[in-house]
Amino acid sequence: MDPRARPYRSVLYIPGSNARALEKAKTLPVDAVIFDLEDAVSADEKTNARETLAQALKAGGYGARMKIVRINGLDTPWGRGDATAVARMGCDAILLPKVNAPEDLDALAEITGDIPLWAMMETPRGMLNAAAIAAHPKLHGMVMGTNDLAKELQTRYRPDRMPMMAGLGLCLLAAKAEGLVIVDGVYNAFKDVEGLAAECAQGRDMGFDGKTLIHPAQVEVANAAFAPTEREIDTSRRQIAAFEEAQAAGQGVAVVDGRIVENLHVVTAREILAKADAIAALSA
Ligand SMILES: CC(C)(COP(=O)(O)OP(=O)(O)OC[C@H]1O[C@@H](n2cnc3c(N)ncnc32)[C@H](O)[C@@H]1OP(=O)(O)O)[C@@H](O)C(=O)NCCC(=O)NCCSC(=O)C[C@H](O)C(=O)O
Ligand SMILES: [Mg+2]
Repeated sequence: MDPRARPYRSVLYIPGSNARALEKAKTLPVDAVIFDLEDAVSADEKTNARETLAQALKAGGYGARMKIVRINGLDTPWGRGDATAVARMGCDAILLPKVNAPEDLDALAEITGDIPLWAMMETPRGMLNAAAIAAHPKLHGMVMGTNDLAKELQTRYRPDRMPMMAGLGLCLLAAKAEGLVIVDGVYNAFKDVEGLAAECAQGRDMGFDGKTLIHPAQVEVANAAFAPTEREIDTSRRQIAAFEEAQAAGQGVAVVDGRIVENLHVVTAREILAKADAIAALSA
């Protein structure tokens, strides 16, 4: 199945150690959850978090939300134990942090078998190897780790994210070339709704499928930003109808709202309508 067939507007991190947040997620309108065993969990809590998460996933209740578990890196004291345990937890995918090269995914797949893999893209080497990482046969999705990337690049925070653009662009190109899902990085100031909305709009314009989030207050903004707008839906319908009419008349081009519509625009229009349908099905 095409990994992009489902929506990924809102992808919420939940610390695997936080039982209350694990429960809360079942009530939130998020498209996907990243159950985190890495950065959101302190070293002292790592082993307990694995057990808390196993219990939560066993109990279920996450409905149609995509269940992704972020493990610790395989070069840490917890990574291999996480991979072995998570492979038995019934999640939908395993997310490996700080992927530098496709061999990192090979090493994980040796432990986890056929479970779909996702990669955190957050190191300079990972950016440079993005195309090779995206081509890994087990990889279904990429998640931008903009905090780690900023740290490694020694950038300053800027609302326009100019220092990030080369990395974001390389990963987007790599993901799109291989038909993978790609989700944008987190917006740290979780009470700043306007700033989040601006960054979501930028990510949507660039072609990201959605945004990773750290707090429930961010969900609504991301869901709105990454869903097709009413206007896009209306235009798509009219483009498809006009193009079909033009074709029936033996023409290869139609005009809608003063713009040409060719077959390639119809492909985009159909994708927009399919995404709107998939979102409607999730909330039904
Ligand atoms: C940032 C937080 C520590 C704030 O938590 P808290 O003080 O509990 O917030 P609130 O009191 O406002 O919470 C209100 C209710 O919402 C629940 N909650 C909070 N956060 C989450 C969440 N992430 N998922 C589900 N539910 C959540 C609270 O439990 C309250 O519930 P209730 O009382 O029942 O109403 C906290 O938000 C937090 O820990 N966020 C996640 C942080 C995290 O995961 N960080 C790691 C991922 S980011 C990263 O690593 C990016 C990447 O690697 C990179 O390099 O960029
Ligand atoms: Mg990170």
